[in-house]
Amino acid sequence: MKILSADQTRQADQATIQAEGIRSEELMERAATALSSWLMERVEPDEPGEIHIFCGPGNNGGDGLVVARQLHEAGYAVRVWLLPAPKHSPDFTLNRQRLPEELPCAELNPQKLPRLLPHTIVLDALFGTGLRRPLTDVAASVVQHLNKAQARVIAVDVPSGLYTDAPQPADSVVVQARYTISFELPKLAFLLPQNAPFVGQWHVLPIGLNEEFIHTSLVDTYYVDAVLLAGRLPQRPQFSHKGTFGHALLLAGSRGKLGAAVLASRACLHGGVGLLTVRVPAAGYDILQISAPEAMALTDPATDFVTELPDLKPYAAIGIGPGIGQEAATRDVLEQLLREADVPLVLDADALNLLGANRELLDLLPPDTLLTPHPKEFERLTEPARDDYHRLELLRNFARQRRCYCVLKGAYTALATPDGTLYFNSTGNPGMATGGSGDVLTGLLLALRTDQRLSPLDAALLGLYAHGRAGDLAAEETGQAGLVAGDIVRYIGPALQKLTTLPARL
Ligand SMILES: NC(=O)C1=CN([C@@H]2O[C@H](COP(=O)(O)OP(=O)(O)OC[C@H]3O[C@@H](n4cnc5c(N)ncnc54)[C@H](OP(=O)(O)O)[C@@H]3O)[C@@H](O)[C@H]2O)[C@H](O)CC1
Ligand SMILES: [K+]
Repeated sequence: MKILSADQTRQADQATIQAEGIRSEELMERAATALSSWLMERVEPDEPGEIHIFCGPGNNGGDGLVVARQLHEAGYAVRVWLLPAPKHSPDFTLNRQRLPEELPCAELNPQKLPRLLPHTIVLDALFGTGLRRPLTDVAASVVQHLNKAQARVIAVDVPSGLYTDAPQPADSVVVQARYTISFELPKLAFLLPQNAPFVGQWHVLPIGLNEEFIHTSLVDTYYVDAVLLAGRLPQRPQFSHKGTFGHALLLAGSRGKLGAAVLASRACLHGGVGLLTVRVPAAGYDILQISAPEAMALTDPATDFVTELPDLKPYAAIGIGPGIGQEAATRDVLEQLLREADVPLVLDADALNLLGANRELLDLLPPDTLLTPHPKEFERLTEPARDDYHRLELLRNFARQRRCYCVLKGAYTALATPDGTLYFNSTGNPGMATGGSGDVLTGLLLALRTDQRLSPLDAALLGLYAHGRAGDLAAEETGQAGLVAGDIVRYIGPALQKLTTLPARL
């Protein structure tokens, strides 16, 4: 899915109205109907208490008014509160007139705001994508009142007070919604950790915005779902052999961290690599041979950490980092690898920390190298970020400047490409915030980078998505708390299988 800016969202609205020859109020009716249905599927009409709908002066408020009318007609007890405002949008005014007389509706009085019990359902339709400045005066008081009441707040389109695609001044007043129900496409703001307290759980309801407009809109940010990945993972040819999918080299592990080498190796094998050789310190020989018998162990002369780079000729791609430590000799191995490798590289964990501590090595990064830092590791490669938007800017700049693919791991893991495009992954769950999860990702990405049929972009997108999907499938079995990295490995196969393109029907 594309992520549109607030401006593009407004244009999509207009394009839909024009292309379908409908009036804007009809599109509003469509959006509100989708939201009313969502609500009616979750709330019974006889649930005690009224549903309080807070409406602002624009079309977000208009959506709220239509939902109020529709819920009322369906037998729900509804009460509407209007924010005092100097002007209203035409569709707000029209739908204000369409409210049935018996439906309670009053203007909010800042001196006497409505009493809301903790479980009251509140629809926040104060402001949506038309917000232009931080909330002040009555609007700010109302939002603070809603937040204090601990009501069950459902935000219409966007939590009021939140900018959809830009940072806002610190201490801005923003609705803390339990759910945010948005239209057609997700908003950038939903994907950033700093906005989680406002957005809550978000859902996007399709409202039939003009596909042609969305298709031709130029964006530099995407939300990666199964549709975006369709056709990117080809089926294995009938006459394939282990050479078809390439031979990977993984440099990983040091004393006390050989588990990282094992997890990355097993993930690489389950990721479909043809052959895997793992460079581990001598202390890792038995561990690796027993835990990942399908891999070949190529032990380093040193016992506890990797000190020598093996001959690189046999390998189609090389991964380095999981548990490898930051010894000076290992740093030299990394430098030599960056100088000599002419195949795709995947860099993770201590390889990134070594880069951060020896920034001169960054100049050696071969083009299209894939790096997989978490925010702390990324900060070591760049600089501390002021906020999540700034971090994304640093990420885009880093990928552009270094001509690399850089992942930023998190709840919606982001991938930046050498042309500065951002892709947010949609799979995964909080259970995956567990030791070794990153090592599994590295192994899987290495397998996909070894597969010569895949472009660097497709390998990265497929790897991130399948890793999250494997975590989701594993969590169905283990629960999120019980999930360990090894469980993710077991589900890599099923996750990839789902992504594999089916052959065209005759
Ligand atoms: N795009 C879609 O798919 C659809 C969206 N719909 C809904 O429409 C809103 C966007 O509606 P819009 O009227 O553009 O904007 P808002 O309702 O968010 O607010 C605009 C009014 O609010 C005033 N404003 C803006 N910022 C503030 C503020 N900080 N304090 C007070 N007032 C503010 C603004 O006044 P200006 O002076 O700035 O002009 C406007 O009066 C979208 O979110 C959806 O909910 C459609 O219904 C259907 C499809
Ligand atoms: K809202």
